[in-house]
Amino acid sequence: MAVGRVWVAACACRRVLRRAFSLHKPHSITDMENTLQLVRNIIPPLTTKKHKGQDGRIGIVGGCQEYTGAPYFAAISALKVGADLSHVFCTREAAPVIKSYSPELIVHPVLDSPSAVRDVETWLPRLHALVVGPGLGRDNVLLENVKGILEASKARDVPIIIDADGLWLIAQHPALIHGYRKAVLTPNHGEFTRLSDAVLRDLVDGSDHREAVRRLSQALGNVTVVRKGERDVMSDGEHVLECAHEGSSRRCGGQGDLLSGALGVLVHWALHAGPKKTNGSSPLLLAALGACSLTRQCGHQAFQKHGRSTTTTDMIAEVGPAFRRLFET
Ligand SMILES: NC(=O)C1=CN([C@@H]2O[C@H](COP(=O)(O)OP(=O)(O)OC[C@H]3O[C@@H](n4cnc5c(N)ncnc54)[C@H](O)[C@@H]3O)[C@@H](O)[C@H]2O)[C@@H](O)CC1
Ligand SMILES: Nc1ncnc2c1ncn2[C@@H]1O[C@H](COP(=O)(O)OP(=O)(O)OP(=O)(O)O)[C@@H](O)[C@H]1O
Ligand SMILES: [Mg+2]
Repeated sequence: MAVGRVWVAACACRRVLRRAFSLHKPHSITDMENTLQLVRNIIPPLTTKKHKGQDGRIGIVGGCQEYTGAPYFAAISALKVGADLSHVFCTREAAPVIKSYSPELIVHPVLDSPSAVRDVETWLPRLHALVVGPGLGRDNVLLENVKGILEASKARDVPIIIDADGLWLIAQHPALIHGYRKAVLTPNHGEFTRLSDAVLRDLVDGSDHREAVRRLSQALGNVTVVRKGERDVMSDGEHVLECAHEGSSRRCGGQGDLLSGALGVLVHWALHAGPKKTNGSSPLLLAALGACSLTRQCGHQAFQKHGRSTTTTDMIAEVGPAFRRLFET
């Protein structure tokens, strides 16, 4: 009986997923199912043989006077997806606020310190991925420090996810990330337009999202770009994936922060899994597809329970069940 239920759930889920994902060039349904199977392949098994930290030590760079929610959402989402430790590097003022939201986060009040770059650099050897930008704000002192943190992270080959105000910085200084193949940018509509205006010389047909995303990725030296929206479109400049998995019609703030935190973990898992598990596909694209589908599934489940009052906190409560439904059935 239980086996039958599981089987039905798995089949239903596969049907949903078949509808929800498409590749740039015409590919068969089998290809799409294979792509999703690759996302499932990168998820590390839960065993008794591991030590704390092995499944992910993720850093979030963000959190300032105005914004404390965004880095919290990203950091707690990383933990809920399956990371073992989540660090937040924020300003001195923001730290006690973020700490008070959750005892599960490790919070470093360093981002506005004159020694910010050195302080974060000390932790870099212990981090598997860095998410830069949620709730960072646009203060010049902080942005200067983040420039140094990006350079130090690249020098150590740390995967970097750039979101929100981190993308504001990249639009001013695209060279900071140009050609770094372990970077993923996650712009929303406004952020995508700003980046395109900054780095593309020729106008792109705005209605062709796939081509626009591919072109932006190419112009940035093939960094992976994930354009969030009604459909999420992602590209490494060569391949284009699209995720239209059913989400919700609520557009409350913080959903992109959930996505960036989840992506931090999935990028680590995908890179760690190696080419055999990813079958030669881009690990960053697979991680992006996983994070987009998960965020949308969280929105869908939360909306079923809370309707119009759904907020990002309700979505975060759905990370566990959504993950199981998408990737473990
Ligand atoms: N609770 C919190 O602390 C939150 C803080 N946030 C932070 O707020 C800061 C600014 O982020 P924003 O996303 O507001 O960036 P922007 O300040 O660049 O957004 C500019 C404007 O674009 C608009 N916009 C966004 N998506 C659009 C779309 N699809 N079509 C048309 N207009 C659109 C927004 O409504 C906003 O008015 C970042 O640091 C971000 O991380 C957000 O992450 C939301 C939650
Ligand atoms: N019109 C839409 N319909 C369905 N899902 C959407 C729509 N717009 C965005 N999403 C989904 O919401 C999630 C967050 O995208 P969004 O564009 O809200 O990011 P954001 O503006 O950066 O969020 P944040 O408020 O955290 O900064 C993504 O998973 C995306 O797929
Ligand atoms: Mg955002």
